[in-house]
Amino acid sequence: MLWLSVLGLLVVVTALMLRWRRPAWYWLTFGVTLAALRVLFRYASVMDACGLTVPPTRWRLALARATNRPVPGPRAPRILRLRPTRTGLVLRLGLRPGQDAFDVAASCDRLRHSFALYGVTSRELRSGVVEVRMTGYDVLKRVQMPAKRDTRRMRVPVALREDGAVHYRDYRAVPHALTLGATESGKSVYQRNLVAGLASQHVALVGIDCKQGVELFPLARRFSALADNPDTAAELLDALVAHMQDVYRLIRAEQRITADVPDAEIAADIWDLPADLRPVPVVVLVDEVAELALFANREEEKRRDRIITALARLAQLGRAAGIYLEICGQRFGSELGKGITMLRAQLTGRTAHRVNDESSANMAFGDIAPDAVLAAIQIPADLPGIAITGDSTGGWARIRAPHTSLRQAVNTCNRYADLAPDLPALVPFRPALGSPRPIPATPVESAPATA
Ligand SMILES: Nc1ncnc2c1ncn2[C@@H]1O[C@H](COP(=O)(O)OP(=O)(O)OP(=O)(O)O)[C@@H](O)[C@H]1O
Repeated sequence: MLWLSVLGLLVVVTALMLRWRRPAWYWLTFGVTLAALRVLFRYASVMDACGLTVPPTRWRLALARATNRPVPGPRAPRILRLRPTRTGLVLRLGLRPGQDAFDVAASCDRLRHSFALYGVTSRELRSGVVEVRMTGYDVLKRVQMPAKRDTRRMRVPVALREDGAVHYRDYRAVPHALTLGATESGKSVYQRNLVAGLASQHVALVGIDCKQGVELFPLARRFSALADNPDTAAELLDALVAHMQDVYRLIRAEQRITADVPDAEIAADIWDLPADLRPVPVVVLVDEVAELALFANREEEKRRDRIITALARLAQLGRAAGIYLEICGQRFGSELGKGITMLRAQLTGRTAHRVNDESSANMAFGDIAPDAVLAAIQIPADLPGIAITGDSTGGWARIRAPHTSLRQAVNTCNRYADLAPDLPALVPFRPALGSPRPIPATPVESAPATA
């Protein structure tokens, strides 16, 4: 008996310790079973308390009266499925006549604390069927991406959503994206995850990093072209526009051939071309975009206009040619001059890390998902990497990328270095891969000053 009590105590202490220190392990060992039982046992009363029930139908009442049975109570949505996941539970509900998905969405917060879970979100799968995703703990506190992920071409699992689902950057669905955030908010780590995710795919990576290349140049082995200053960036972007025109010519030539073949597929973009003809897709990563838009004299102003025009052309026409833009910066608004708002309108994938003010959040979401503006300005400063992501459908989610160090990203890029394709138009911008500079014998701070 004593042994049993000691064992019971040990289990309780272990569970409490895990819950405190390792919530993900707690969930997998104890949490998932306890939460599933709690949801099933409390389901009817919680739904009733949350106003998610409908009165019994007239024929049920009549049947109860006719057969002298007790009067049936209010009816909650039917549980179609309860599925445990790595981070929570997924409940699929069949709505009763008179209920709608909005009622469930409006009750998410009440469901969350009634079932004692960390977070609850819902979405309508089809008419009358709602999926309620519940998380057992704060999955964004320490992001662990699931080992099993959907790795389709041009679709990168880049972060985790707060409902435990993987957030993908899907270039074919949303070709161009803008990532904003104050300094130290986590933009570079997010971009690193993208590069590491794309590194193993058949894709050309092109980088423009006007922070003297400190973010992207260490990853140079996997890049097909890089620029670390606005002058080179202007030339590189012109070369990309020329590449885009070549791809359009190729599509046009293929269309001429297939037009005369009855029932043949007519190519409208590179993905419709036969695999042996298809040009490699290109992802253009621009870090600190404001550096490309600022100018101090007339010469720089001309260069700036050239850069913004090339970016706008790539954003407008690049998708069909398989050129995708990934633009990153602290702010991206009209104060950066003409052409910026037009360019921003083309960048429909939006992600905002912590921002300093409401106007920066508005730059990210004001025109596509106004609800997300408030969420973006509420990101706490002590959680770098937390971001709000939205797209032109108006939907948004809180996400966080896993903490990938520069070392890990460099290792990934080096591993896949031989996958970096050579695009003829971009050869002059191929990064030179010299041997690493030897470490100076005298530390820089203590080196004697030279006259
Ligand atoms: N997803 C994350 N999880 C945990 N820590 C993160 C995450 N993203 C960023 N950090 C931490 O936050 C700090 C700032 O990150 P990062 O360099 O990506 O910010 P940034 O927005 O690019 O800043 P800057 O604009 O100054 O370059 C880093 O120390 C990094 O370790």
